[in-house]
Amino acid sequence: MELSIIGSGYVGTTIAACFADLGHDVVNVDIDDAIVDSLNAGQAPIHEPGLDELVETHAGDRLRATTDYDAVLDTDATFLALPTPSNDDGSIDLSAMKAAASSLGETLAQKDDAHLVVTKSTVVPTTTVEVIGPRIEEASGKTVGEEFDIAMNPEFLREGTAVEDFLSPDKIVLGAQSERAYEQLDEIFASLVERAGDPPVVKTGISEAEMIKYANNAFLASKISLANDLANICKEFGVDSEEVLDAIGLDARIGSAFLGAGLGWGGSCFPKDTAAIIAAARARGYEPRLLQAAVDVNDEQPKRMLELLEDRFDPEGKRVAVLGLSFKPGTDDVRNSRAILLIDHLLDAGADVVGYDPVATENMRAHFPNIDYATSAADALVDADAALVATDWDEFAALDAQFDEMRERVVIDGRRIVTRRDGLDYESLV
Ligand SMILES: NC(=O)c1ccc[n+]([C@@H]2O[C@H](COP(=O)([O-])OP(=O)(O)OC[C@H]3O[C@@H](n4cnc5c(N)ncnc54)[C@H](O)[C@@H]3O)[C@@H](O)[C@H]2O)c1
Ligand SMILES: O=c1ccn([C@@H]2O[C@H](COP(=O)(O)OP(=O)(O)O[C@H]3O[C@H](CO)[C@@H](O)[C@H](O)[C@H]3O)[C@@H](O)[C@H]2O)c(=O)[nH]1
Repeated sequence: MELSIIGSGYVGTTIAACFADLGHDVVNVDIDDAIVDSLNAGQAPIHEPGLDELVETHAGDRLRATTDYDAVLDTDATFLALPTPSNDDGSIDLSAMKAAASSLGETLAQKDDAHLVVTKSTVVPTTTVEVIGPRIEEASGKTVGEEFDIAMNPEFLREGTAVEDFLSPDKIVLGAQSERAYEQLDEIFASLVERAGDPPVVKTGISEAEMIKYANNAFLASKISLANDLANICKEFGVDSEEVLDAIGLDARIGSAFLGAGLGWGGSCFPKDTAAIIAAARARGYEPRLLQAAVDVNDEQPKRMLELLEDRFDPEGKRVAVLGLSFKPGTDDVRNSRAILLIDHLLDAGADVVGYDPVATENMRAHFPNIDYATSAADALVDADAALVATDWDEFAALDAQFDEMRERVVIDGRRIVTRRDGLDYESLV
């Protein structure tokens, strides 16, 4: 089929390249010239394993990019993969979605055939029906359910494994309100369902699809926070939290995934999505106490880590290495990285900070242009008084003699990744 994807960031680029690989003709529409040029030159604009190869293979053939919304006119369906960040109060900021819906509507005014518009972005329940659909109607002069249909297809991919997650999903959720829309979605997803070995396809309403996405993320974020709460209790008793969490993960009802205790969850999704659904629930008069507690536990973990450092010394004038800048291994994304909170606090305390990350240095430089950046973990440790390990990159597990180059050998491990050894003042956060 002919597909258009509006927004070409982590999700838009990944799904465009994957849909092209699955046999569709895909055009990405983005307002960012640099992203469009990069895609048309056959280069992925973001770092994701396997994405470069897909973009290189399909660019100029089944995959192209443009800043011109008119490209939508040659397609059967449009996915909206726009950012849905937080307002200051945590509620969802729909400005990019609204702008794109209006531009899409103006374009669709020129289309004679029916069209399907699918919300891919994470949006609070009722957004597609009450905000997106009406905007497109207003700008196009057309009517939902007649000249065009709306649908919602939440995305569950993780950064760092985006291509693999999209191509091998645990489930595909299709929210629609007409048979015609379900039929078109079936056609779009048929090649993925076949390649992925028949994963469950959940057909549901549009608002249910929107809520499934929040429920999924809220559950996973809360699971990590519960693991952190339990690990903090373990620490009070001198009990090894890893052994405890590994053991409870063996219970099939609990499962071992997302029990990794430590510095907590960051990234572009869990923080904003928990905040958005909490704000949306409050706006309807419900206080989500458990979810708020999960957020509170998460906010405390970086503070606990800094306390462990300050138990050793006042950071003022000390050189502190922050190892790992991305919000998790396998990505260059630093959005809501725990490292940002650590660095902010260290700078406020008057420390001299050196950061290191295998791929995220340039993105972190945009936040902190004035700290030092090392080109290797070994370099970051030279003459450092302390090292704070913020991300569980595999290479940190192999660090050993490199610690000997530190001035004071204080290592606070936020991810239980460094191998304990003699000669270090090592403490794990959990
Ligand atoms: N990043 C993830 O791992 C992930 C996973 C699942 C769902 N999501 C959800 O998907 C959505 C997109 O997330 P993302 O991480 O890909 O965002 P992103 O910020 O990486 O990319 C968004 C893109 O949209 C473009 N854009 C902004 N306004 C536009 C407009 N009016 N017209 C055309 N393009 C425009 C931007 O230039 C950018 O390239 C969000 O709702 C997010 O919550 C993200
Ligand atoms: O056991 C764990 C697992 C993860 N994390 C942290 O949790 C955050 C999120 O990790 P992960 O979920 O792997 O990455 P994301 O790319 O943010 O993916 C989440 O957010 C996406 C956007 O909504 C969803 O599509 C995915 O399903 C959901 O896993 C990171 O800071 C991790 O370090 C832990 O602390 N412990």
